[in-house]
Amino acid sequence: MSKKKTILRVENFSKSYEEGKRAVDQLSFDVKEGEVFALIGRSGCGKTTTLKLLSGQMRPDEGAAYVHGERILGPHERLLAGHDKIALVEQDYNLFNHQTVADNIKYPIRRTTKKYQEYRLNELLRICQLEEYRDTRPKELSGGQKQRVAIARAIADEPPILLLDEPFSHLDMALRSDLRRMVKNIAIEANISVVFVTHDTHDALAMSDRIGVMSRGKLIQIATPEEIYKQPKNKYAAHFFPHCNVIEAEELKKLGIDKPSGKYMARPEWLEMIEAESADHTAVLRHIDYFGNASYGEWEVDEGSKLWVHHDSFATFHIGDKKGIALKPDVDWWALDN
Ligand SMILES: Nc1ncnc2c1ncn2[C@@H]1O[C@H](COP(=O)(O)OP(=O)(O)OP(=O)(O)O)[C@@H](O)[C@H]1O
Repeated sequence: MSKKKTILRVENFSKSYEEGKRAVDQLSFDVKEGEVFALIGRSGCGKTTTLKLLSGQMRPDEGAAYVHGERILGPHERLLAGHDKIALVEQDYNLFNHQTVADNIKYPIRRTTKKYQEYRLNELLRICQLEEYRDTRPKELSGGQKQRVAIARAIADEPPILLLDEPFSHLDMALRSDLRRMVKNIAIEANISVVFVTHDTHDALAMSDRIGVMSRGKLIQIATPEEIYKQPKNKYAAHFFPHCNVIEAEELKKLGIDKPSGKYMARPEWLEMIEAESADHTAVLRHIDYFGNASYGEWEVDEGSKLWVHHDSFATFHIGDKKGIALKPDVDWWALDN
């Protein structure tokens, strides 16, 4: 990824809707050609505003963004809001409901030759698995199908950058997985850079090359999915992944682990249950979250801290079970910034 050229550069983007309250606060990051970049953060942290600024629908109060070195103009600087090289798919898809899927997809390339339109349409119907819906109108489609039409239309005239706002939020798990694969393939096959915002960490982990974690308008960490998962910057970033153990050094001391003061994190699979007789600490199972392929148990240790532990699908633990608990060899509690 590092050898690829930067296509999008964002420098100190800031935007306020109200005096003194920045929705986006001095955001800087870059995106490489063909890269999938996720912006994650809690509701209201400024994700959609960032996409609107990037797409040229909104003007930043400060800072600027550049595509291949060319500044993205705000709506006041152009006849039509938006940017030729950037396509935005918003949460409500904005499809033409009275036109067929084919007409929707061909709209951005309507000024090209009929032959090219037909060729590109067929290619997009194939990539987005929409062949059988070519003559269907959007109102007869499911949410996932509409989403695929919106993406096909957005990439019809081959923009180098695709922005997606919460692309899979209305879809069930199986469809999400199909669409994630589709978007990733689009990025690889067509060398399109994808910037998408989500509050779903599974989407971010599964699809992106890098993730930017946003909090209150600021980017607090930009890293690969693996780094964000294993080495989150602080408690906020750590807790994006559920069943996370964050614990103060004083609490760790009670578990026999000596660390300088501060907060520490362990993912549930870094811990393991062992025979109580051979452990210094005993834990009682208080709660189970069952997921089929695995479960997460909340274990109360020595009548004190509660820790989440990953159990594989063959585990047969029951509420009230008493076991020993240990950190797996070769892993360590990760120090978080305060
Ligand atoms: N049109 C607006 N007028 C005033 N304030 C706004 C407007 N749009 C957004 N905001 C505020 O700006 C902040 C950032 O909003 P934004 O929609 O960018 O967040 P978000 O991270 O996309 O949220 P969500 O995940 O809920 O969509 C929020 O505090 C929101 O209330």
